[in-house]
Amino acid sequence: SEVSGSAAERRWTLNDFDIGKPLGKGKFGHVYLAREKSSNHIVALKVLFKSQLQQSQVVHQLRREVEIQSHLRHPHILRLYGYFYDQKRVYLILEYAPKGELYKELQKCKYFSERRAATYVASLARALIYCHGKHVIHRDIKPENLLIGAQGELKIADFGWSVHTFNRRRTMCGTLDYLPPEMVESVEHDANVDIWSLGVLCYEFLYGVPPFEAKEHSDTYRRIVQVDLKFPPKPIVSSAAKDLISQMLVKDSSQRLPLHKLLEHPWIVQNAEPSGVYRS
Ligand SMILES: CC(C)NC(=O)[C@H]1CCC[C@H]1Nc1nc(Nc2ccc(C(=O)N(C)C3CCN(C)CC3)cc2)ncc1C(F)(F)F
Repeated sequence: SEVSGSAAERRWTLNDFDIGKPLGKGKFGHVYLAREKSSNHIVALKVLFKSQLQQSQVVHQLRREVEIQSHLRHPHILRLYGYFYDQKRVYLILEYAPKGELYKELQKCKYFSERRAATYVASLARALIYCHGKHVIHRDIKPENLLIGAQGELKIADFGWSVHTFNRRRTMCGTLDYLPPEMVESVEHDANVDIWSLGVLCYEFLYGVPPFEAKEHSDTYRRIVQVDLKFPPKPIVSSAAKDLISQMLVKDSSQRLPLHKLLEHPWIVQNAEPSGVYRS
């Protein structure tokens, strides 16, 4: 039974939930296992302190996150069922992902098999095709923002950096003619940013480290803008996988492999579980 309705429909309060064990600490507060009393539905309750949100000036970002995520329905996107607030805190009622955080799993395994990596990348590509179809760009695809569902399937969470590109076009109000280059430039960053990030994620799944890692931020920045992509000799990775990554990590965003073409790439076709569920 569903924790009913979208973000706005129902007035939730803390009394509607039995609070369980802490699941961990998010950026702006703790996350608890919780059960909605009338439906017995298990959820994750993310508690955010208003003071911290105001201090960090992320209130508008949180509003956008709730607005966007509460309207998305996809097996590989974590549901946001609703929210409520009291004097000091904002509470997000989120889908509980029983198998926890992907980045911890990647740390434990060091790197994933090609089958596991391809299965995850294909499921994320399908989720991003769905988002882009709704003019939503995630903009923050990375291991820390991925959770693992009951069947071992990936769930994209944390839409804090996502944008609804329609808004940007609306704020551009029609003509670009009067905009300075830097604003026209920022309009350029489109849904293809998620293809780049998915390519970085695929590399990190296979090698255990991101492709442009460096000691200093300035060195990482340089390696990214120069697309200084190198494949280490170990662990051994198939040339098909390297080919896919090389087609995603392309500087010119319009030349990156489109997500629907990714799903037809030989490495994905030969390695990804069709269901999106990887069983070790
Ligand atoms: C995407 C976002 C950036 N990340 C987050 O929000 C993080 C911040 C803290 C928790 C997580 N948020 C969520 N976590 C879950 N499930 C979950 C998490 C951790 C464990 C786990 O390994 N333990 C409890 C272990 C059990 C064993 N002991 C030893 C360590 C903790 C098991 C299940 N479902 C929904 C959420 C959500 F997102 F809805 F809030």
